[in-house]
Amino acid sequence: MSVTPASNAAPATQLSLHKLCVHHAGAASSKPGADLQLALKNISLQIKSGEQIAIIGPSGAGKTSLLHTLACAHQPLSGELIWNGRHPWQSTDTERHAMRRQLFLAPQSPPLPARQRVITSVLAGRLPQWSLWQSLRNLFLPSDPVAAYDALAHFHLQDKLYARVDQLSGGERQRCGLARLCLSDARLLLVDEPLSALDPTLALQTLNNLQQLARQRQATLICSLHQVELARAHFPRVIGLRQGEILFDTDHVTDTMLTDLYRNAGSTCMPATAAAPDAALADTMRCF
Ligand SMILES: Nc1ncnc2c1ncn2[C@@H]1O[C@H](COP(=O)(O)OP(=O)(O)OP(=O)(O)O)[C@@H](O)[C@H]1O
Repeated sequence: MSVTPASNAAPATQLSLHKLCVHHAGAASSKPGADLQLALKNISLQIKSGEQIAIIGPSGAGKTSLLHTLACAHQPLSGELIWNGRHPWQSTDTERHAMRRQLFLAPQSPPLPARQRVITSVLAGRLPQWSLWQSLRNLFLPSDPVAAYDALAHFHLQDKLYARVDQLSGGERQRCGLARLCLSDARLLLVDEPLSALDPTLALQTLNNLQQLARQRQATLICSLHQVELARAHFPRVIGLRQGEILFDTDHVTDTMLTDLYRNAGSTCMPATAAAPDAALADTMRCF
C-alpha cells in the first residue's frame, strides 16, 4: 500500500457543519400539524483532515444519519455542510458525484452481490477510479488479484479470496466490505458500525487495522460504534449523539457522560419507519 509523505502544514478543515438538520422522508410525523421528527438537530462540527473520530450513542440516536449526511448521500433539511471549502448541495449533480468519489462510505451491511466471488466484490472498491470498461471487465476477469488478497489479509480473510459472497458468515461479509475500503483511494472514510458482527478479538484487530490504514493514507476516519470502551480507548475524539443532538464532543469521555448518553436508552428513539433509501443514498452506494 502506498504511503503519501507527511506534510508539515496544519491539517485543513475538511468538513464543516453549521446548524445542520436532517429529516428522513419516511419519518413524517404521525399527527397532522405536529413537529417534524428530525433525525439530526442543529449539528455544528468542524472536522480536520486526518482526524479519527468515533460517534457513539444509543440506537436511533442519528449516527447512521450523520454518516450518510457527511457522505452527501442525504440532503439536509436546513443548515450548512461544507466539504473541502465547497457546498455539495449548492453544486451540480455532476460536481456532487465527483465529491462523493473522494470519500468511502462503508455501510453497516455492505451491499455485496450474493453470487459474486469475494475477489470481484473487494476489487469493486476501485469502481470510483475505473472507467465503465474497466468495471465491466473486472466482473469477468478480476483485475488485480494480488491487491484483493492483500486487502483481505488486512482483515484476516485472505483464504476467502475465491469464495462466493453468499458462503461468508455475517462477520466475514462485514470484513469483506471493509477490505474494499483498502482499495479505494478515498481521503474521507465513513464507517458505520464496522465491528457489530465481530467477536471481541477480531473487533480489536479490525479497529486497529482500520485506524492504521487511515493514518498511513492520511485519511480522515469517522466511525460509528456501539463498543463504547473501544471508542474511548482508541479514538482521540469521541462525539456522543442522543436523539439527533450532540451531547458531547470530547477527547476524554467520562462515566458521567456515558450515563447521560445512554440514560433510558431504548425509549429515546423516534419511531422507526421503514422507507426505501432515497435517490442520493442509492447514488452514493453505487460509487462503492
Ligand atoms: N429511511 C428512514 N426513514 C425514516 N426514518 C428513518 C430512516 N432512517 C433512519 N430513520 C430514523 O432516524 C433516526 C436516526 O436513525 P439512525 O439510523 O441514524 O440512528 P443510529 O444511531 O444509526 O441507530 P442504530 O445504532 O440503531 O443503527 C431514528 O429515529 C430512525 O428511526
